[in-house]
This record gives sequence, C-alpha cells and structure tokens, in this order.
Amino acid sequence: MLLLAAAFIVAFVLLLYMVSPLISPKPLKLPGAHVVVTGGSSGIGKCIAIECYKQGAFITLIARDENKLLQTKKEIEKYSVNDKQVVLCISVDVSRDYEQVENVLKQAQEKLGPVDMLVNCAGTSVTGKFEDIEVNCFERLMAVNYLGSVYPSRSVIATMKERRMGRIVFVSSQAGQLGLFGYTAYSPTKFALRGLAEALQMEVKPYNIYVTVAYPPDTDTPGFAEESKTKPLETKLISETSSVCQAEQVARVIVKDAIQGNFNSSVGSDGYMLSILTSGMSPVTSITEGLQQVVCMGIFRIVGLFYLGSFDSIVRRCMMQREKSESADKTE
Ligand SMILES: NC(=O)C1=CN([C@@H]2O[C@H](COP(=O)(O)OP(=O)(O)OC[C@H]3O[C@@H](n4cnc5c(N)ncnc54)[C@H](OP(=O)(O)O)[C@@H]3O)[C@@H](O)[C@H]2O)C=CC1
Ligand SMILES: CCCCCCCCCCCCCCCC(=O)[C@@H](N)CO
Repeated sequence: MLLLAAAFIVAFVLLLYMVSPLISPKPLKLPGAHVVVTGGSSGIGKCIAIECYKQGAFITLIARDENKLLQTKKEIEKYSVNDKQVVLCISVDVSRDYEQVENVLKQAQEKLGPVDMLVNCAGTSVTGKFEDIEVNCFERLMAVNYLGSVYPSRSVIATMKERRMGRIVFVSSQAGQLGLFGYTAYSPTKFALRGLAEALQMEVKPYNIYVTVAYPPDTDTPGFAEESKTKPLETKLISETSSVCQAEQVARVIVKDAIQGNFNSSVGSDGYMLSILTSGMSPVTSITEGLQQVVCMGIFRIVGLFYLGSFDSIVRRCMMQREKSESADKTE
C-alpha cells in the first residue's frame, strides 16, 4: 500500500516535470535588446544597467539628476561588448506626471526601438517611528516607489502586448515581504508592488510578457548610506540579522531572474526563506519552485517564528533602555 502511494507520488512529480515547459517561459535574449532602467544612475539600478550592458543590451537610464546620469553613462560605456551599443540618458521624475513619463519613453523607443525589458528601480526610503514620520513622507514614498513604477510600466505595456514579448521588473525589498519596526512609510509602498505585479502578470502572461518582483536585502548603495543616517536603533539591530549585500551581486541575480522570466527574485538564504514563506497565491515559474514551496513552507514558518520572537525582544529592550535613560535625565 505504502509502495503504491510512493509510486503514485513519483509518477505525479514526473508528470509535473513533463508539463513544466508549458509554464516555464523562454529566456529573453539580451544582446541587442533595449533595456530601460529607472533609478539607473545609482546603486542597484546602475549595477543592473551595467550587467545588461555587459551582456550586449542597449540601455536607457532614467533618473532626475542630469549630472549623475551623464557620469553613470560614462561609467557604463567602459563595459561595451560591441561598438553599436548605446546608453541613452533621460532626466525625468517618474512619479510626478504620467503624460511626461509616457512621452519620454516614446522618445526613447523612437531612438533605441521598442522596450524589451523595463526595470522599475527608482525608489527611496524614509525610516522612523510612525508618529515621527512627516505625513507628507507617506505620500511621497507611495508616489515614488509605487506610482513611479506604475507610470513607466503602463507606458510600455501596449507595445509589449502587440509584440507578444517583454519583461517588467519591480524592485521591491525584503521590507515588502514583512513589516519591520521603522518601516511604516516604506514597507507599504513595497508591498503594493507585489499586488500590482501579481495582477499584471495574470493579465499579460498570454501575451508572453513576464513580470519579476525582486526582494533585495540591505544593499550597500548611496541610498542605503543615506537611509542609515536617521535609522532608529531598533531598525538597525533587526536589520543586522542579515548581512549587507553588494549591489553588483543583487543586480546579477535580478537580471538572471528577469531573463528567465521568474516571478520571484531573492538573494541569500534569508531571502530564499522569506520568498518561500510569503509565496501565497503568487504565480510559479517552475515545478521545482512549486515543490519547494509546498515542502518547506511549514518548516520556514517555524524558523520565522523564532526570528519574530527575537525582533520583539530587540524592540522591548530598546524601549526599556530609552525609558531608563529618560528617567535618569529627569532626576539629574
Ligand atoms: N539599498 C538597499 O538596501 C535596498 C534598496 N531597495 C530598493 O532598490 C531601489 C534602488 O535602491 P538604491 O540603489 O539603494 O537607491 P539609490 O538611492 O542609490 O538610487 C536611487 C535611484 O533612483 C533615482 N530616483 C529616485 N527618485 C526618483 C524619481 N522620483 N524619479 C526618477 N528617478 C528617481 C535616483 O536618481 P535621482 O535622485 O537623480 O532621481 C537614483 O538613480 C529602490 O527602489 C529601493 O527601495 C530594496 C531593498 C534594499
Ligand atoms: C524564515 C524567515 C527569515 C526572516 C529573515 C528576516 C530578516 C529581516 C531583515 C530585514 C532587512 C530589511 C531590508 C530592507 C531593505 C531596504 O529596503 C532598505 N534598506 C532600502 O534602503
């Protein structure tokens, strides 16, 4: 009886593998492709642009600061693999005005052809206690991190559907998979990208367009350095649970997953566990991935509960420390 059950499971898994080409997309060919990277003038976005350029792509960089854009263009051009490659720079705020974003993307497509891959990486972060964060920060972060990904994506999707091909990448964050002390303004903007990505993927899959959501851990970038200046102690201590990654490494993983059309992109062992644990009703792009989720989810929840316990104790310790030093101040 047991043997029969085992044989049945093996046969079922084999069957799944036989149909797996049906759900696994064909890899995108980067040589000669047009890749647009918002936030391409710094940090993770810059490294994604370099990674694609090294593989023969034509690049459009989008960000606000023109000087930073030009400087990055020069830096990227050092990695050219043929003399036809172009790096185009566009200075625009991705979160201000939809028409403007649509216009500049039209111009970019006139120059470098239709967009094969759009990487939404422009983003920013503010940390602090809920009551200490200015109300307009909640609006600004939602505008830049969320709407700033909606606008460029909406601008290129019609052409991608016509061509029956394309890749759209959203750069979320580990803070888009779980909420942590200090991230009340930032986390929701990154969670929002996941909802957008799931709904959009269901719409565009029949058109052979694949959506990737990347969840990087803390990564050594100018943006991270800026964020660290005002980070609450709790957030720092909790984040130290996982180590800081290099932007080059994060970019390599994101580009690889986007080319393959993987819905999920994570880095490191914490990233792996978090992605399995929070896979919910997100689409799968390989049988192996689905099986890993089914088998590991329960175990990772147990691991996760220990993490949550340690985070709670960090927060409690910091609170008691603060109260102690405050009462010491008063008695002085
Ligand atoms: N570094 C980290 O620890 C992590 C980062 N992330 C996410 O990765 C992305 C990149 O982060 P990181 O490399 O650290 O960021 P950086 O601050 O180093 O770079 C941000 C880039 O986005 C551009 N940008 C910011 N706002 C706008 C805007 N309104 N319109 C157009 N461009 C804009 C910036 O250029 P300019 O200012 O000139 O416009 C710059 O090119 C962000 O979405 C971030 O949330 C996720 C997880 C971890
Ligand atoms: C089984 C479950 C394992 C859970 C492990 C959890 C580890 C939590 C560490 C979270 C670090 C927060 C990253 C935010 C990065 C970010 O987006 C900003 N730095 C942007 O500037």
